Amino acid sequence: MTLPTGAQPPTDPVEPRPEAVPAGPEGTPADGPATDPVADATDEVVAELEEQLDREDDTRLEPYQAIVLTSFGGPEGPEEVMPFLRRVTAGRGIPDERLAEVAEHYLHFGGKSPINDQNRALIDALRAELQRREISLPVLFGNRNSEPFLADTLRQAHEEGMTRLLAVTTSAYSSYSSCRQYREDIAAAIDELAREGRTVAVDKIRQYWNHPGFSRANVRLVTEAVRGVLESGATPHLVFVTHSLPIAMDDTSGPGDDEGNLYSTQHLQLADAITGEVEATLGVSLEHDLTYCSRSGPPSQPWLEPDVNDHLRFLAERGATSVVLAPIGFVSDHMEVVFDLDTEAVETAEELGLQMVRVPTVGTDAEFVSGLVDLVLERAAEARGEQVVMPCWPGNEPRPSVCLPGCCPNLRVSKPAACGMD
Ligand SMILES: CC1=C(CCC(=O)O)c2cc3nc(cc4[nH]c(cc5[nH]c(cc1n2)c(C)c5CCC(=O)O)c(CCC(=O)O)c4C)C(CCC(=O)O)=C3C
Ligand SMILES: [Fe+2]
Repeated sequence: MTLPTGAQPPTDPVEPRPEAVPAGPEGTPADGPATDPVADATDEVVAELEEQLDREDDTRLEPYQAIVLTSFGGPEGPEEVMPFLRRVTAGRGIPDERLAEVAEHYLHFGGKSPINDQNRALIDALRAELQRREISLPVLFGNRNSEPFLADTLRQAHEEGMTRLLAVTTSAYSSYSSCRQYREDIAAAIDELAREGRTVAVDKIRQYWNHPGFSRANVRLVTEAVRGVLESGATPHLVFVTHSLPIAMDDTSGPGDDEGNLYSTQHLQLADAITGEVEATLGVSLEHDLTYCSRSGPPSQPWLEPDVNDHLRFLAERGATSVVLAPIGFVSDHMEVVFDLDTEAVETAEELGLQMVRVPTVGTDAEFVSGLVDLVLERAAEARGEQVVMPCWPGNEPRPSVCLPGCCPNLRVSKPAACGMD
């Protein structure tokens, strides 16, 4: 079924066979046999043909032949911890003590990061959402720092005849770490394949901190957490939390077209907007702040502050008794969330006698997953040269899906980056 662009999803052209009549109200048995082997076999053939038609003629995701969920990666056993950490920190001046400390965090969980399982669950959810919309497109998995490595995934795709793919990254905001570094690693994987004589192109969806699928899902999750605390009789302080960055890196977040500091600004805007929505919905007034976790690097280097633990201490000193901790900087409960927040920050709160509720990350939330599929459709339409509507909340400034020259640079080294104008 060939679709004109922008058309509604295809409707089922085959009349559904009436279901077996259910038992009547008096418990009378249904008419006829519950299953009909001939009709069942026909259904199967029809379903198969339809699937084939979809595969061949669905144009909504053209020009892409697959989606690649592109993520950070993490170790899945104790023997993988150090090789993973060395890969992540190669040439970045992270002190040895910090590496040993982070290795401890992983070993505390048996050497297994939760991130890959969470991404496999996200892939399943994306596949289900694509299927619900009758779109058949493979969803592949490629990591930057652990198996399955992005280059291996792209090589496999190329062997299956694919040459143009769309990356969905597990990172919502703008900065070197959360955007350009993904683009550099995509470029390195493309280059590795090029040296084998394989040509593969990869585009990326826009950074989605202000796509409603992400931002509104966070509004709902924070609202429900605050509602629960209010019902218990307390008025919580709202503490938003994200990954810290060197201040120098925040300074260069997004200056291809902006003034910089886009990383911290995006988080502040979203934290303010979510708080406003929660207040309006629940009819309360809430104090809120943005805090940071997972600082690394040498102590001499300034990073974004306040640290979440320091801020909890500050709030307790000022008489706060209840906190809702909202990790809006993360898309799933990976190591930073289960260790830095659910272990360390929870310990801090306990020491201080603070009641603390941690808001879930978006994870495989249906609204988030559906938003990612909308972003994929949006990017495909854009790649076909169509005029696209780019939904946004808060504000009305979508990040460009093709990054502008000089966007989010690394001040130390400059490497080729994919999915951008430079
Ligand atoms: C902004 C940001 C995100 C969010 C966006 C995104 O999701 O991408 C993120 C995610 C993640 N970071 C992760 C792990 C690590 N990050 C490190 C180091 C660093 N991260 C940084 C920033 C970010 N990181 C920075 C500025 C550094 C300093 C060194 C450098 O400039 O690179 C180090 C080295 C040791 C240390 O210094 O802590 C590790 C092991 C994992 C995997 C978790 C798991 O296994 O579940 C994930 C999802
Ligand atoms: Fe990190």
